[in-house]
Amino acid sequence: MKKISLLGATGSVGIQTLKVIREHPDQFSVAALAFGENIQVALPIINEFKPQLVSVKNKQVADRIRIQLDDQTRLVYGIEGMIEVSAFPESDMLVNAVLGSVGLEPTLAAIEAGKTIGLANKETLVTAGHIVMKRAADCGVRVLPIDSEHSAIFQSMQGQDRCAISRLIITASGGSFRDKNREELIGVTIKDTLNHPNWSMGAKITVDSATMMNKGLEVIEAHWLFDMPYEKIDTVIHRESIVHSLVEYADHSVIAQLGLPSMLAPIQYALTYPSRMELKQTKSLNLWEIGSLHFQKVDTRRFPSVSLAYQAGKAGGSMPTVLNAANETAVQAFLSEKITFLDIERYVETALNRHHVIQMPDLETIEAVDKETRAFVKNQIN
Ligand SMILES: NC(=O)C1=CN([C@@H]2O[C@H](COP(=O)(O)OP(=O)(O)OC[C@H]3O[C@@H](n4cnc5c(N)ncnc54)[C@H](OP(=O)(O)O)[C@@H]3O)[C@@H](O)[C@H]2O)C=CC1
Ligand SMILES: CC(=O)[C@@H](O)[C@H](O)COP(=O)(O)O
Ligand SMILES: [Mn+2]
Repeated sequence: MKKISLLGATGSVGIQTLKVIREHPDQFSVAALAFGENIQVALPIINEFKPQLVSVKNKQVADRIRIQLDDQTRLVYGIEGMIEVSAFPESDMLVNAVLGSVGLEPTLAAIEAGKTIGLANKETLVTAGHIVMKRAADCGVRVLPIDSEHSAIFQSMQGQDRCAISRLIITASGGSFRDKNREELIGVTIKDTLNHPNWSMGAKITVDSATMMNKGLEVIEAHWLFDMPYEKIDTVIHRESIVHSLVEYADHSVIAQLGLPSMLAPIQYALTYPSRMELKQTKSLNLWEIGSLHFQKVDTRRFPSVSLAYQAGKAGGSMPTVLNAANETAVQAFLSEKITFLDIERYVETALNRHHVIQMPDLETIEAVDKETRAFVKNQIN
């Protein structure tokens, strides 16, 4: 029985993680979980999985939910609460499916407590990949990818000579507006932006898919997870989201992982690694039903966010922290109807242009840069 701590239990990845756990009650249980504010979704989850520890976003949410929990469930809140969930002594593994760079400190706490990490929360690696991966290596802790592309790459590396990898190729659906030119992006609505062609996900990542900042973040995520230079990471638009990513080797052989678009498989692979288990909730991939698969070069003039991410990644140091913090702030402002869709990348670019990179930033510096960037972008928006 593997006992799991789950951050972001009420979100898209969190709920799908619970589906996997529910399918294998003899293999997995939820020892501790954290969510933000969505009490309505959280209560049935708590009643079903009976975690010993629950963390919520803040004291206000804690005060609202306390009366509805039984004596067996300890309630904590805030970042300290998430850290307690992550390092919960009874847990064997942390699944980090919280949204945003708020996931950084809990990830570090889990690493220091020796927990295996299943990581969906890509913002953590973009913000401070050098710190997370070094601490994980120092503590002998595995960081297992849950993001579908990174799981595909990880699966395509199993049993292979890692030194012979010549390129990682990350696939991208192109997002909600992939068939629109830049002119046609003027005035697009939130509703249209959230209409992803292939995946049903949380709002923030769906906006990131539409700007293709998601792919930019994933390039940086791959750089840290697989210790790969940016020159050896490519992206390709693949409309069907069937080929989840590919690894090219020195002999130009390419190994890929395929499947119908579902997060259940990468989540389960992280939970069961290195074994595989049956997953009844997913369907077989019958390629004759798909018919054809399409691949297209990414036009970085159409999707400037991809270039911004490569530039920030290559500049290194504190620059990816700025990229992520500016993007999180701008996407939130877009979802709150304060800025337009096309403004998102403008605010990110402005924040990157004014920042003087700090090389090898420590955690304190990262947190200061993150905070300062958010304040700058908010100020610009207001
Ligand atoms: N959705 C997907 O298919 C994929 C997602 N990812 C990554 O996984 C992560 C989660 O994405 P997704 O599930 O879509 O996001 P959602 O918006 O659906 O869920 C976010 C979760 O985080 C919780 N949360 C947000 N802020 C806080 C906070 N301050 N304190 C505690 N909990 C908080 C939310 O709680 P509440 O709602 O209760 O407030 C919710 O449970 C992201 O990093 C994303 O990039 C990666 C690959 C695929
Ligand atoms: C499911 C998943 O991993 C998402 O990150 C997905 O890749 C988003 O789709 P895009 O390819 O449109 O960014
Ligand atoms: Mn992805």
